[in-house]
Amino acid sequence: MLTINYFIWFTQDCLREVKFVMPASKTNVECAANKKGIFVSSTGTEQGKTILASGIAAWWKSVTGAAPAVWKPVQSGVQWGASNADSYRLKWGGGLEDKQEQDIVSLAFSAPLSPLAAAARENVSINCAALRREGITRLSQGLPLVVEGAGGVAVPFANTYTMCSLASDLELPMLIVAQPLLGTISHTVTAVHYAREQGIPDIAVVMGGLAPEQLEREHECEENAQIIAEQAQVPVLGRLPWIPQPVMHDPHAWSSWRAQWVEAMSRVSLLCDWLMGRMNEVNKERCADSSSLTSDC
Ligand SMILES: Nc1ncnc2c1ncn2[C@@H]1O[C@H](COP(=O)(O)OP(=O)(O)OP(=O)(O)O)[C@@H](O)[C@H]1O
Ligand SMILES: C[C@H](N)[C@@H](CCCCCC(=O)O)NC(=O)O
Ligand SMILES: [Mg+2]
Repeated sequence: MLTINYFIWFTQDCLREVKFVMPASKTNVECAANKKGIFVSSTGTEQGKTILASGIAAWWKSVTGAAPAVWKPVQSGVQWGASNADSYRLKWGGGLEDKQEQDIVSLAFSAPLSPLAAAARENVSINCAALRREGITRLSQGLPLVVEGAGGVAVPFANTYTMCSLASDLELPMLIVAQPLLGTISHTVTAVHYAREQGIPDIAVVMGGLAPEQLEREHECEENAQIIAEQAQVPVLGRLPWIPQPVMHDPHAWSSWRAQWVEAMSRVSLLCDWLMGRMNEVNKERCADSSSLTSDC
């Protein structure tokens, strides 16, 4: 317990910096050999990243027998332990009951803002070099890593360091959750182009779930998916199931959510195949040049 607490304190202390202090200078970081994982992002906030990231963890555990590692670098706008906190939903949705929320989320800020702005409200700035090092460390632990960003692809941790900067530095494939209905095409095509420009070559899109009252618009979602695939030249892997997560502290309700999610997600076969390829592969070539992992924000 002492070790765990020390680790949490150490991690959080390193990632926070007093405002106006420059981020840590260039340091050589060991490349994470055998790294594998994905970065779950989206076209904006509230698009279903936590649902998907936790659902991927539950699915992976059901398929392989072992949970993956799950990491949300920074969360904002919630309190530890609250049932709407991503740290709580990733823990229980992912079937990571043996983890503490602080093992999953490195930094938490109370303002419901981008990590950059939420940190500034608390007079700190986020040390991106430390964030990157922590990503490398987590990728080196031998488990596939599922990372959830905060908000959409271009949301900043720091002035010149966004969700895509971290995904690119960690050389992770990116899975973008897109809103399924009217308004999604421009946002999604733009997000894919931005992610490519930021140095992420392996990108896929998945359409967010349709709530029961939206199901009659299934065809519209399919058309949007086809148009996005054409316009952005990106694989669109299907549509997520709609399965609301429990809002109470009830392990049985969470276990039931995981079972329903896994059963439904297994039928989204393109998504499962894409994930299997990225979470299983041992990609040593990605480690050829570790210098890109160490540039400053
Ligand atoms: N597939 C789905 N099934 C059921 N509920 C969903 C689904 N997708 C989204 N929701 C609901 O929509 C809301 C937003 O989803 P979620 O919290 O996963 O978004 P997010 O992209 O992780 O947001 P943030 O940027 O805050 O991390 C939640 O209340 C969630 O329960
Ligand atoms: C407060 C939100 N829920 C979210 C941060 C969203 C930032 C969105 C910024 C923007 O696009 O304007 N926090 C989080 O994912 O922990
Ligand atoms: Mg989330």
